[in-house]
Amino acid sequence: MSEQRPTRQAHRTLPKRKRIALIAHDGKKDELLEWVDRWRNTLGQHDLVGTGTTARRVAQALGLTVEGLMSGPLGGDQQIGARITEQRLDLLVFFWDPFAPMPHDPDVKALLRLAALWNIPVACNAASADFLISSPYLAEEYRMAIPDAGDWVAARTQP
Ligand SMILES: O=C(CO)COP(=O)(O)O
Repeated sequence: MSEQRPTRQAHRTLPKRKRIALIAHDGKKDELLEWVDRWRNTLGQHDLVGTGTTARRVAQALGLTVEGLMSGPLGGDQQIGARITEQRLDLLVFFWDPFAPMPHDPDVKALLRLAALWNIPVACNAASADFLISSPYLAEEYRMAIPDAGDWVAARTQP
């Protein structure tokens, strides 16, 4: 049973204009702001969304439009995870803090699990975010394999 997993026969095409999530733990927010500032023109050509505090700080400091969801500890990480599951998010930039104890660690794990599951490009620090944002795929459509959800349910409901 534990070996059961969905096939990866479905596909999804990421649009040219990406939906990018920005999240940073408190100890990493300044680093994220610096990173966003460096890539401000590029990021301005995409749709940005973030957990509550991160989104507001990016919007206030840099004047970018960022859709603010709930703050992470109040459910924002899970909202981002839901968007991934619904194929409504294309990239995740999440500067999580390896030094901070995470009071809502299960939310963080759940979000990273969904990103891995749905084949979402993820950056967890400035260097990986540099690579991700400078990829030629950023401004192009990108076709990728994703789990076949229909197949998964069908296999589990066979009489
Ligand atoms: O907690 C977070 C990520 O796990 C981030 O939430 P905030 O952006 O509201 O600080």
